[in-house]
Amino acid sequence: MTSDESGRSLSRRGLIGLAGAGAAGLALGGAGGAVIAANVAGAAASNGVGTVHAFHGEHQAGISTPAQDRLHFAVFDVDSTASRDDLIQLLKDWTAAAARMTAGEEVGGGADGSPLAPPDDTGEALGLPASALTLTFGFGPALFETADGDDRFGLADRRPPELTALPRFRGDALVEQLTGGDLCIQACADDPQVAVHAIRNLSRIAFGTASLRWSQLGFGRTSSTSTSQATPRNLFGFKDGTANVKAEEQKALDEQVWVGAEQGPTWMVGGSYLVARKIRMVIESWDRTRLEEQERVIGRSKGEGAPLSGGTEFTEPDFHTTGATDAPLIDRDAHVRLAHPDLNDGIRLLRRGYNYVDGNDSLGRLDAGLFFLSYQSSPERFVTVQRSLANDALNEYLKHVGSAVFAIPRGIATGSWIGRELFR
Ligand SMILES: C=CC1=C(C)c2cc3[nH]c(cc4nc(cc5[nH]c(cc1n2)c(C)c5CCC(=O)O)C(CCC(=O)O)=C4C)c(C)c3C=C
Ligand SMILES: [Fe+2]
Repeated sequence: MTSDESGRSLSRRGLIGLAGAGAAGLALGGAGGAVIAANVAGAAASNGVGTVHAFHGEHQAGISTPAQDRLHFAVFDVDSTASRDDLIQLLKDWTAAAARMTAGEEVGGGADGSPLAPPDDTGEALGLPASALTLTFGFGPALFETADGDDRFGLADRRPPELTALPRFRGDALVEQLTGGDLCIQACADDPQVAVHAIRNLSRIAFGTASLRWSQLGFGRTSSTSTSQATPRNLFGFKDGTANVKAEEQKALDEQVWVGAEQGPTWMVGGSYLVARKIRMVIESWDRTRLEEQERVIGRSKGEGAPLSGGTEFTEPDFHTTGATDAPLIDRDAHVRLAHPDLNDGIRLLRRGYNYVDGNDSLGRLDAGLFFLSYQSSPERFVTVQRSLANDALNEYLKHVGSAVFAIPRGIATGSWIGRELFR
């Protein structure tokens, strides 16, 4: 909710009525004016109650923009009866709806309309502000060519060579229903109702062309993607995201996260590759483990998040210094050692994961973990780090149950649609 100059509350419905999604919004003063101006001008704006992230731009929002508190991640398969034109129309329709929802507006004509037809918008976000909603779209390897070689959309020769299904990793316990998929949408927001509303409406729009394959709700971001954010904690109770690539590190983003012009293809320049891994955490075993052991496994202190080699949270870990027993202070199989760029050809990943709890299993154990999301300029970078984690002490407490990889095309220009250059 935001307010106009008279202090009146403005819901999604109120904003549309007043601004008409156009230049009229610029005439508004005060906080409401700031939000509407952002919609018109394409810049990010915050009115202190709700933040609006620009939908159009060089990069898709939801990667280097500050990680929000909530996630609804959805993976779709394109229906076997859908044509290339159907797919293009879906991407156009998704673009139009996403531009409106990220601006805090209703889908299409809103939740009202003819009593003889379902409304364009399902209605559960009426009255809620944009809540920093970002919608990030991606294409899986099978969209380009199915596993049995079907070039169903004429895209086989446009597949970036980097975009192939991930290899199997040691200890993988993947569940078929939580892997792969043709299209993904990452919806992040500071209000779960706004994120869920977005995925629900995009799924509804896809009806007849694409169907949900699997999806995941997440809460409590497990990474900071800006130095302005405090480092959050994962469900093992440790600070997560300390050494993450941050929005303020332009050089690192260019080198490690965005696809460069020399790499290509053109439609991916300014884009990235997303890896999603659903990692179940054996919470009950961890909770019975001594603090000393928990810290050894991670390689950092639980309270401060400082490396065990000394200092405070942001002190660089020292992997050489040894203790009284001549063993390094940061164990040889500690997670932060094996994941560190020093052991991985300088590779850093932009992590953007979320905690999840999907209830409990029949033995009364929490079905909980980390929905790991990382962005990198090539999936091979993730593969290198994940292979390095083969002997990670943390593995005793983890089970990787879901996995997928997607090409995240570059940002959408005003008037264009998601992945347009791919279909040229
Ligand atoms: C393949 C990549 C990674 C997976 C999978 C992964 C799982 C995972 N991580 C934690 C907890 C922590 N990870 C931390 C650091 C860290 N992790 C990775 C990569 C993967 N983690 C990287 C690249 C890094 C940064 C290493 C560095 O540069 O120092 C930390 C320490 C704090 C931090 O820097 O973020 C924690 C804690 C869990 C619980 C988990 C699986 C469930
Ligand atoms: Fe990690």
